[in-house]
Amino acid sequence: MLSLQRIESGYGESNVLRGVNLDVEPGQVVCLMGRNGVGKTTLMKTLMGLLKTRKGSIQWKGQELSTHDPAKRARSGIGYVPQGREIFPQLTVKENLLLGLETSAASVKTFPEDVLAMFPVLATMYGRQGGDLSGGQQQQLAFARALAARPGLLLLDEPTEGIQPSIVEDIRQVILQIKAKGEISILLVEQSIDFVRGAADYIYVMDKGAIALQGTPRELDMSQFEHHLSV
Ligand SMILES: Nc1ncnc2c1ncn2[C@@H]1O[C@H](COP(=O)(O)OP(=O)(O)OP(=O)(O)O)[C@@H](O)[C@H]1O
Repeated sequence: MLSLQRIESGYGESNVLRGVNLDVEPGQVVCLMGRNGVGKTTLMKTLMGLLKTRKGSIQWKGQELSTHDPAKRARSGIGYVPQGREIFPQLTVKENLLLGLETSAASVKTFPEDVLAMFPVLATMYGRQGGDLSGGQQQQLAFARALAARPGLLLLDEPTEGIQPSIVEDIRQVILQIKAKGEISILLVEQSIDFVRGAADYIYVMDKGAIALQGTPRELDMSQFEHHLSV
């Protein structure tokens, strides 16, 4: 349903991605791993259209996406939770969540009560400004806002990075709940081998802008896996 073929992209003169091939099937959790600086965020941004695809193709539900702008990609059902806490600090939790509906694929404009139920802490802080939330809570808000748009595919770029352990666990539980429902595919950048081995249907390991290793958690050779992840 998502298929990347020979993707190249980068910044200025330099190419970061050097021919990335990657697939995400319906309902799958696909994890993207790799050391710092190998191009994982660059791949997410290229997928979302924040960086230009220089070569290659991005097929999503049979449509070529690589020439579409980010808003059009969002409307076609791709949700993106970037690295960091990109919420609107001056807006309330409620207003931030409602903004998620603006990018929703079609006529789904009902308030996402079920999404709020997945993040109980947000319900208790509904009228507070986004900027008053802790870093981990802001990350949950960004996640909830993306879910509010009812995406078919969710791109999560290290959603647990730099967050207190209890919230890391909450976020991981939400990922597992989504997987159990099977309605939304997830492409997840994640560093924890233990979590990935438990949650992923399929794993891609990047090195120097290309996929160096791929397979199901059972198929992957652990020594090779660790070789590509060790600093
Ligand atoms: N805005 C930018 N301008 C120029 N080069 C950049 C920019 N952002 C990233 N890069 C470079 O692109 C390469 C890939 O970076 P990218 O952020 O995609 O890696 P990553 O695998 O996501 O790493 P991390 O885990 O540290 O986020 C790095 O060499 C980085 O220095």
